[in-house]
Amino acid sequence: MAYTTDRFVREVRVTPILITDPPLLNLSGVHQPLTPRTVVEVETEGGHVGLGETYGDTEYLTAIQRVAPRLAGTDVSRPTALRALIDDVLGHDDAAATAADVPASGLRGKRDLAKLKASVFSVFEVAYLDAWGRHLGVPVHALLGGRVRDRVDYSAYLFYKWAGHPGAEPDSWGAALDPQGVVEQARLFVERYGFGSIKLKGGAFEPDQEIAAMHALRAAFPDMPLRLDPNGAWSVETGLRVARELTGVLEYLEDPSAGVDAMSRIHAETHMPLATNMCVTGFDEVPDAFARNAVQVVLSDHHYWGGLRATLDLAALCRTYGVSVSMHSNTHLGISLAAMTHVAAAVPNLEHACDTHRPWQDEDVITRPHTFTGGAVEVSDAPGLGVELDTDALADLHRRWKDSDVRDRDDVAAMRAVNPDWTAPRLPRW
Ligand SMILES: O=C([O-])[C@@H](O)[C@@H](O)[C@H](O)[C@@H](O)C(=O)[O-]
Ligand SMILES: [Mg+2]
Repeated sequence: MAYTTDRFVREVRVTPILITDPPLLNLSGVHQPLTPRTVVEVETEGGHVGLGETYGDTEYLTAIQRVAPRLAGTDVSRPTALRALIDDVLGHDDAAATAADVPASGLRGKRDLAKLKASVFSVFEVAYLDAWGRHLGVPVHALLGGRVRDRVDYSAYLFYKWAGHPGAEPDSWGAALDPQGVVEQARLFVERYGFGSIKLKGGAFEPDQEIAAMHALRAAFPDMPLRLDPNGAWSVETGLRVARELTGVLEYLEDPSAGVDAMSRIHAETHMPLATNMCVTGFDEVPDAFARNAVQVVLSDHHYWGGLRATLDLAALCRTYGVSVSMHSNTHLGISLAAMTHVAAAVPNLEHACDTHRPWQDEDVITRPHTFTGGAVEVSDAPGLGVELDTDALADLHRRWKDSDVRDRDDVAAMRAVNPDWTAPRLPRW
């Protein structure tokens, strides 16, 4: 093939945005009315633009903005080469802490420089693969080895929630503050999107209330796989009790307690399958957790595991050790959903419906937002990610970012606006 500079990066645009978010409750507090995301555009000399989307919090945005100017002249067909460049810009002290262990925002396990770099790499890797796929006229999943399924199943992701943000009109979901409200929300999810699995974000109420909610869901949806995720809110004793009470009700329990010791004890004593996006969130945490059988389902997430190819590596590792793999989600829009769907389509051993927050978002930055039919998103065979940027929407959401002083997700502060005494709960909370 003739040497060509078409694939070389001409310009990178990094755009912070604020998107609306409903009042979803979790262990830390409540989602804010506005939450940050970052959109990356990588334009090649050949005129193709690759897209990426990730966290918008200051820590991520600043790191992405530092790396972006260094990308001019790099080749979008060689995203792996970016790792060295990112090390150069952000430093080599991988173990250096970047934030408190389980921060208010995210609930995604330990934070160090290696993990921040994995996130920075990920957003650019997605944009490079999108641009490269557009050049070649092939979908991103083809660059990952090809799709093994035509549709990716997602699960309904229920949250306890208020009817609306304080002082604002109720949203179209209404309140869910007890088992009946949770069941009503599940019915809306199934009606609107056809989901065939259900996850409830727990850790917001006393364990007995959340156990009752799971029993109510089981009664209302006798055949659906169910999950509960309190983000490590419980002591081992509480985790053991909940696991026993929900045996036969849940397909898995997600992060009942924090840490490998607690998780391995709960599994050993109850045999309840345990999933995690907190105690195994990077490759360095895999050996100990697998050796001690602390997790039976790893929830991958390309945004922090280090991109789409790293997600495939993780899936291969899980396969080797007989551990299941599925997918974690944080608040996100359609560029992220496209990337999640392409990689999920290429993971042979994806054994559970993936998480997605997408139904909670009323806005998007792509021209044709995805639809869920029968709870699934169809895998696109269009070049790249198969989504087009809505430049007007991006400009509007960026203007909102400029006009606001919200720069980070802070569920604790959002709860404090209602309950001035609220502080981030210490684990275990119950
Ligand atoms: O959006 C939330 O409130 C979730 O709690 C999120 O931050 C978690 O990272 C996540 O969804 C989880 O599965 O733990
Ligand atoms: Mg979780």
